[in-house]
Amino acid sequence: MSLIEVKNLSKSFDGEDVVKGITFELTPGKCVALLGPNGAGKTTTLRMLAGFSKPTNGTITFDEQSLSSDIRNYIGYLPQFPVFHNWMSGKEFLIYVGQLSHLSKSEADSRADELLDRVGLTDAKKQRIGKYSGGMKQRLGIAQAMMNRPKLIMLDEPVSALDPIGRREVLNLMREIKKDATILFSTHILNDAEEISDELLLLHHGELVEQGSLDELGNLYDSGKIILAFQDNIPADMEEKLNKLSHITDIEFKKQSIEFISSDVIASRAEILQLAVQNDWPLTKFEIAKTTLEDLFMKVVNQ
Ligand SMILES: Nc1ncnc2c1ncn2[C@@H]1O[C@H](COP(=O)(O)OP(=O)(O)OP(=O)(O)O)[C@@H](O)[C@H]1O
Repeated sequence: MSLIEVKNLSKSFDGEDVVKGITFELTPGKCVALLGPNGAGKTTTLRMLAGFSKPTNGTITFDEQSLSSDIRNYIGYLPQFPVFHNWMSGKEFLIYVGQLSHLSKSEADSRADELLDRVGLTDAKKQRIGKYSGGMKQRLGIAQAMMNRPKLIMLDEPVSALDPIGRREVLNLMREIKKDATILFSTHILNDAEEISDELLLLHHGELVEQGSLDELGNLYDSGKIILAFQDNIPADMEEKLNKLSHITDIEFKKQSIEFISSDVIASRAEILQLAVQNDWPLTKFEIAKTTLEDLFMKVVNQ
């Protein structure tokens, strides 16, 4: 069963379509990356799902009910540019957010302590937010999004603006919280999506151009790239020999390796390994490269 079902969702601003009829489902317990270049429509999509922006068209169904103000209580949202009250302490801020979501003072107090512990801010809970690092602020933002025990947590570019330490802190935290909530997060950073997500939604010019797990999409967009590496210099007759083989294109010579694309990886593997034995090539590696997210993204975006 899906947690959220989105059908033909569209948004126009001043007659310009920025999200163009996208359809997808999120299954519970998954961490899903909404991936796309700047301006693809990621923030607009998340804002519609969080109930902050009215769709021009389409439907959003959450746990089989249409999105209404009640259902919004099951969704936690961290905007791309969260606004914190810098004069408050981390704990005061969470209590304030809890009370806005109609928790009693004592419920908000105990939930704040629980979450501060969860996001690793217990020691800093009495410090003013103004003194927090970027990573600490984002972790507080994630705690804020979790105050009302949401089933779905949406994070808009949660790590894009952070330094490597902050980025690591937040990715580790996301890995931790995906154990008990579904996460949908937007990013234009391929490594982050590759590292942490179970599934990808690829958005480009407002259209959902691909969706699935990295493995599924990798197979779909398999590049057929083969990499050969050599102990010393590349043998002098390599180029001539490779050029004689069918299926092979885009040969690229590097210092001690060669990369090329084969339209029939299995046939090329047999031919190349045979040549290697016959000619005593000093091969140290024969690799059929997996499609990386970067390869996939470039292919989809340049289609
Ligand atoms: N309130 C608005 N009024 C008019 N145009 C808007 C509005 N919000 C977004 N847009 C436009 O919609 C398009 C998609 O913007 P959106 O912020 O959703 O993209 P994004 O994928 O989140 O990009 P980024 O990675 O830069 O945040 C952009 O061209 C943007 O200028």
